[in-house]
Amino acid sequence: MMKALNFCIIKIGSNVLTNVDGNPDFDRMSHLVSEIAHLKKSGVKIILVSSGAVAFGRKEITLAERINPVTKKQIWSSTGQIELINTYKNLFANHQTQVAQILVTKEDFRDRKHFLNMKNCLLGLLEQGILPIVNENDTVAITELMFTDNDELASLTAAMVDADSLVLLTNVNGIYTGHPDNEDSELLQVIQHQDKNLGNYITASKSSFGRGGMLTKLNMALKAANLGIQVFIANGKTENIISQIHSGTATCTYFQPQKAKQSSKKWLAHGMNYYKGAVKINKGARLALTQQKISSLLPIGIIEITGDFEKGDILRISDDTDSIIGLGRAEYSSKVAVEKVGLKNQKPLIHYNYLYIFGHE
Ligand SMILES: Nc1ncnc2c1ncn2[C@@H]1O[C@H](COP(=O)(O)OP(=O)(O)O)[C@@H](O)[C@H]1O
Ligand SMILES: N[C@@H](CCC(=O)OP(=O)(O)O)C(=O)O
Repeated sequence: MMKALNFCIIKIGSNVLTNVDGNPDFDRMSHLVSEIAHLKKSGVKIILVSSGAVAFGRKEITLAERINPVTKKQIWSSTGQIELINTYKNLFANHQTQVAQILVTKEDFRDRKHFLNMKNCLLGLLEQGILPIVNENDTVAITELMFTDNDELASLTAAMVDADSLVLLTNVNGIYTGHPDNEDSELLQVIQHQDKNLGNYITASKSSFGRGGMLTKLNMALKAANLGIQVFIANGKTENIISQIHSGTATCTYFQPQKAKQSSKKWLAHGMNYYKGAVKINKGARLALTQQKISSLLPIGIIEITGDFEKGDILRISDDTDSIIGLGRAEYSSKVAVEKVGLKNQKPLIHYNYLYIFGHE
């Protein structure tokens, strides 16, 4: 059942930080800051993932309708992020808490070096007692470089640093059996991993700044819970919501975690959108990788290699019928790998410790 928070990622959605008129809700922000600072002082390790840059920028700068939406987002996020982080800095300073700003793109999770640099930075900040505040770098994260939304970023960050808890704060109490405004809708309080078709409850509506909506929250929560991370979707507008979550008394949707996965596999589990290269394997290799006994992927079982990758990058694995069967981490670069395709007595391209076969997690 629910455990107290120990190492957690807290994600705050734009709609929590704004009023219904779209203007920043500084009182709410100040309340949440005080709760987070208090929790941190009690010894809980916290990384904050905060949206709000676009919302903060939009209230300062009015842009003509005709301006392209991407340019608008770039202008509002780049100006708004300054105000967002400054507000956090000042509010946390009232609680003698120092903050750091980390702006990331999807590429930072795709590239093993970026990934490790980011992880080291976050862990280094935590060790110094500094609170990292993460947001997407909206100025350069356009279309294919974009996360679905900050719920995805928060879930990826939780897996990256091996957090035990993920808290997604939004403007409703959690996931309901229908639209929350509908009187017949009921709050789903506990979600077990085997619960299927939950997505059917969710309507496409989202807040005026929200990007992925409740469906991404659900998918990201299920993914994190599958990796062994407990997840709470809760209402950031509720007084003392964070301490209620910590003490197990919050009204929210709780996702029961599965057995924790090895941390290298956590990184891979999120890799479907982040792979750098692809390997096609033959029938024999497929059999070896999908049986109960663990095996590494050797070049002799490889039919084809595509993409340009370095040692440490994520590879997608498919079989001879083009079915995607899993993901793995490259032990050497594509340049070296293509020369070894089909050869005997070669070092594995993917070591079993860094192999993630779907359905065998
Ligand atoms: N079944 C559902 N349960 C809860 N919320 C839902 C459901 N279906 C749609 N929603 C909508 O999802 C919204 C939250 O998503 P979003 O606006 O993206 O949040 P955030 O900005 O916090 O990331 C809620 O305000 C609610 O209107
Ligand atoms: N990076 C954007 C937020 C994008 C986003 O995911 O928003 P939300 O759905 O409100 O968490 C910003 O700071 O405005």
